[in-house]
Amino acid sequence: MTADAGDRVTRIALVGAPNCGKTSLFNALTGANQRVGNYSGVTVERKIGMATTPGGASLRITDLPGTYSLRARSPDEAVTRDVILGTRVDAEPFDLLMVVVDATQMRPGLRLARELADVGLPLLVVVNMIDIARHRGIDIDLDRIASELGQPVVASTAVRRAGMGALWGRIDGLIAAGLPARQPTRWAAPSAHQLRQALREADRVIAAAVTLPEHRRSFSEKVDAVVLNPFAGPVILLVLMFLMFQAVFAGAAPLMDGLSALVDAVSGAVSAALPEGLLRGLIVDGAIAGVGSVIVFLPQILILFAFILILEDLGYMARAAFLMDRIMGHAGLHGRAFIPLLSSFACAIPGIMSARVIDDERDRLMTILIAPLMTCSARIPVYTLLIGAFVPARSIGFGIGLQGLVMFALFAAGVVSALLVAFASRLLFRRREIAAPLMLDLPDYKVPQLRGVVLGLWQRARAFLRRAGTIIFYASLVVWVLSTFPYAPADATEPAINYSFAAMIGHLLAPILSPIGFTWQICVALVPGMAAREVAVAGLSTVYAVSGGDGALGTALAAQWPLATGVSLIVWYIFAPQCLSTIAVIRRETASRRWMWVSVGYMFALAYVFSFLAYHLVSALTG
Ligand SMILES: Nc1nc2c(ncn2[C@@H]2O[C@H](COP(=O)(O)OP(=O)(O)OP(=O)(O)O)[C@@H](O)[C@H]2O)c(=O)[nH]1
Ligand SMILES: [Mg+2]
Repeated sequence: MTADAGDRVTRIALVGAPNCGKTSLFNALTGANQRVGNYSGVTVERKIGMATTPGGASLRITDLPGTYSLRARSPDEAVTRDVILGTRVDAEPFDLLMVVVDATQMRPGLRLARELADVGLPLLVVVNMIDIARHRGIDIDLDRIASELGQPVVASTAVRRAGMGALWGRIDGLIAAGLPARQPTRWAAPSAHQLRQALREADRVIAAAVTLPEHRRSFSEKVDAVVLNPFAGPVILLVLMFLMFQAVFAGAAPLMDGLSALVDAVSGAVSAALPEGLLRGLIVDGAIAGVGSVIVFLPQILILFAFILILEDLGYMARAAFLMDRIMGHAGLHGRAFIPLLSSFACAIPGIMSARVIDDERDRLMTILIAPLMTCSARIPVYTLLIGAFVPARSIGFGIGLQGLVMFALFAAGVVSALLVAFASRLLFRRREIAAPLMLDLPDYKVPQLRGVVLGLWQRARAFLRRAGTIIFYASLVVWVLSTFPYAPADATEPAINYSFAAMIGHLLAPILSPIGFTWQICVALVPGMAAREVAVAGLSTVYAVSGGDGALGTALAAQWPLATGVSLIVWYIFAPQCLSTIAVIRRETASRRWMWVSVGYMFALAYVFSFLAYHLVSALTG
C-alpha cells in the first residue's frame, strides 16, 4: 500500500522523553502556538495539528506528553502508551512515529527509539537541539546512528523554526516511497533487566556515533554551583520572588493609572451621551463599573507573568523545583507536585489537571486538594484593590515598597498554608514514608526567547480579557439588577440600594459573616464572586456605583470600612474556595463528589477561622 503525496492524510505522532522539544517541533511543523517550557511535563494532553509538506502531502500531527518508556507508570503515560499502540478506541491510529531525541542527552531518547521499533510502525528519528550540541562542540554522526538503529535519522533545531528543510524533505521522501502499513506489535512491557540492557545498548550507539569535546565545566554547571547551593539557593529564590512583587507594584502603577483614566473617560462619555435612566445605569454603573474595575489590573498580571515566563525559559524554574523538592518532600508532597503547583499561580484549573503526571494516587489527590491555595491570577485584582485601599504606598527604606512587600507576603501565605495543609494531613493519616523525590534532569540555561515570552503574555492577556468580557460582564449586570430593583418607596429615608434585592441578600448573609467583620455589601459581592474571584471586585464596584459613590473604588472602601474589615477580607481570599470552575475540576479529576466537598469544606473553614482571628486582632490593635 502506498500513500501518494496529497491523496490522503498521513498521521504522525511525536514521541520522546520529557523536555526534548516535541512541542517546539510540533509548533514548527504545524505553525501552532502550543505552550513550551524549559522543564519536564509541560505537555499533559494530546494536541493535534495539521500541516502540508513542501511536497504537498497532508499531515495530521499529534503532540504527546513526554515519556521515557511505553512502560506506563502514571495515568498520562498510560494514555501515551495506549495511543501509540493503538489500543485506545477513541484514538485514531498513526502511520508514522516521529521519535524526538535530545541531542544533548541522547541516552533516554535512543533507548526509547529502540523500544518503539517494536511497535510495528515506521519510525523517523529526529535529533533535536542540534544547535546546542554543536555549540558545545558535541559531534554527532547521524548516518552512524541511522545504521545502528536501522531507522532514518534527521537533525533539527525546533525552536528556530528555520532549517526545517531537511526534516520536511525526509518526511516527503518517506511518504513518496510509501509508508509500510502497520505490522502487528511485538512490544511487551520491558522488565527492569531489559531496560538496563537497552540503556547499555544506547550507550554503545552513543559511543560509536557521538564525539564529546574535552570536558570543561559548562556555564550551567558553574551557575548551578551557586544557584543550587543549599544556603545561597533558597536566598536567591526568595530575593527573586521578592523583586518580582516589587516590580508588580512599582511597574504597574503608571499603566494602571492610564487604564483607569481610560475607563473613567469611557464612563464619562457614555454618561454624557445617554439620558438619565435605567439604560444609562445598566451600562455605566453595571457594565462599565464592573468590567472596568477588573480590567485595570491587567498590567499587574502581565508583569507577574513576564517574570514567570522569563524565569521559566531561562531554565530557572527547574532549579526552583529542585530547591523546593526537599521542603515539599517533608510536607509529604511528591516532587512532581511542583509543576502543578507552579501552574496554579496562573490558575488552579490547569494546575489541577497537570497533577495527572503524578503516579501515586494519594500524592496526586493531595496535590489537587492544595492547588487552589496557590495564589491564582484571579486573586491579583482582589489583592491589589484591597492593598491599594488599606496599605499606605510608602517605602520602608532601601527603596522597598510596603505594598509590594504585603503582596509578596500574601503569595507566601498561600504557599506556606498549602505546605502546612499537606504536612498536617500527612500527620493526620500517619503516612510515614517521605514522598518520592523529584527525578528531574536540570535543563541547561538558555537565553529566553522573546517570541515565547511575548506569546505567553498574549495568551494570558487574552484569557484575562475574555473573562472580563464574559463572566465578569454578566455578573456585573446581575449585581446591578439586584442592587437596583425593587425601587425604593417614594418616602424612602435611606439610600435606594438599601431597599434592593442585593440588600436583602446581604442582610440575609450578614449574621453568618458579620463575626468576621464583613459588611452586607461584601456579602453581596461574595455570592456572585463564587463564579470567579475577580467578580467580587466588579460586584463591589457596581454596588458602590449604584450607591452613588464616584471616584476610585479603593478610596471609597478605605473611607467606609475599618482597617480590620479590609484585612479580614484579604485573609478570606487567601483561603476561601471562591471559584466554581475550580470546584468542578476537582470533582472531575478526583472523580469523586466526596473529595470535592472535602476541599470546599476545609478551605471555607480555614478562611472563616483566619478571617475571624485577623478581624479581631486588628480590631483590638486599632481600638
Ligand atoms: N536551543 C534549542 N532549544 C530548544 C530546541 N527545541 C526545544 N527547545 C527548548 O527546549 C525546551 C523544551 O521544549 P518543549 O517543546 O516544551 O519540550 P517537550 O518535549 O514538548 O516537553 P514536554 O512537553 O515537557 O515533554 C524549551 O525551553 C524550548 O524552547 C532546539 O532545537 N534548540
Ligand atoms: Mg511538550
